[in-house]
Amino acid sequence: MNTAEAAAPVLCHREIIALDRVGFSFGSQQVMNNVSFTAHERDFIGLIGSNGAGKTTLLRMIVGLLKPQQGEIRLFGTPIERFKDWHLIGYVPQRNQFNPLFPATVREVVLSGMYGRRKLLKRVSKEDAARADDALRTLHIENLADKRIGALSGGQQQRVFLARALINNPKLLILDEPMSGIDTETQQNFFHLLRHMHQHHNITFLMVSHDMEMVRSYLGEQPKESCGKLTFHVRHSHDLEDCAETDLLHTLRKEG
Ligand SMILES: Nc1ncnc2c1ncn2[C@@H]1O[C@H](COP(=O)(O)OP(=O)(O)OP(=O)(O)O)[C@@H](O)[C@H]1O
Repeated sequence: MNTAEAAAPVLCHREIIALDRVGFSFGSQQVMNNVSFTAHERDFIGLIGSNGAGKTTLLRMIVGLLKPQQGEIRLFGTPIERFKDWHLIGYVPQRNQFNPLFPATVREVVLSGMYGRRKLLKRVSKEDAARADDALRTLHIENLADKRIGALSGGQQQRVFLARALINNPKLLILDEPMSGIDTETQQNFFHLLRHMHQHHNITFLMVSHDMEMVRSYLGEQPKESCGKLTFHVRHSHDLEDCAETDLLHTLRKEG
C-alpha cells in the first residue's frame, strides 16, 4: 500500500438506499407514511415490524415492483425512476408456494438472476452455466436442477431463490424472511454466509426477519431508527475487504 492509499479515508459511507418521506396505501388502507431512512455501504440492516406493518411493501418499492405514492427513493445515489443497475441488487422475496405446473426448471430460475444484466434473454454462456452449477452445488440443490420449481418443497424453493440472488455477486442484498421454512442446519450455514459477506466483502444487507434472537445477537438490542411501525436495527462493518476469494459462494461451500 502506498502512502496516498494509507492516508485515504475509508470509503464505506456511500449512500446505498435513501428513503425520503415515503408513503404508500393499498386503496384506502394507508400502509406507511413519512418513512425516511438511509442505508450506507456496508450496513447490515434488520427491518423489524409486526405482521402487516409494511415490511414487504417497503422492500417491493425498493426493488422497483411497487411505486411509492409519496416521497422519493434513491438507489446508489440515483432516483429510482432513473436507476438501471439492477444487477447490483439481489432480492430474495418472501417465500411463495409455486403452482406445481409453473413451467421453469430450477436451473432456469437460478440463471434468470443474470438476465437483468444482459437485458435480453441471450444464450447461456459456458461461464454463466458454470456459475449456476456452482450456486446449485453450494446450496445443495444440484440434484434438483432439472426439476420444475413448482414441484419442490417450500424450503427447497427458498434455496433456489438464495442461489438466484447470489449469482451476480450483488452489492446490495435484500432478503424478505430468508430463513423461514428452511431447516436449522441450513439456517446456520446461511447466516454464517451472510455474516462473512458482511464482514469481509463489500456488501450491504437489508433483511426482514422475525428472528429477534438473531437480530439482537448480530445487530444489537436497540434499533437505530423507528418510523411508524417499522424499526431498523443496523450494524456497520469497518472490517477490511480482506477475503482473497471474490466468489461469494466459497464460504458456504467450505462450511456447508
Ligand atoms: N396486494 C395487496 N393488496 C391489498 N393490500 C395489501 C396487498 N399487499 C399487502 N397488503 C396489505 O398491506 C399491509 C402491509 O402488508 P405487508 O405484506 O407489507 O406487511 P409485512 O410487514 O411484510 O407483514 P408480514 O410480517 O406478515 O410479512 C397489510 O395490511 C396487507 O394486508
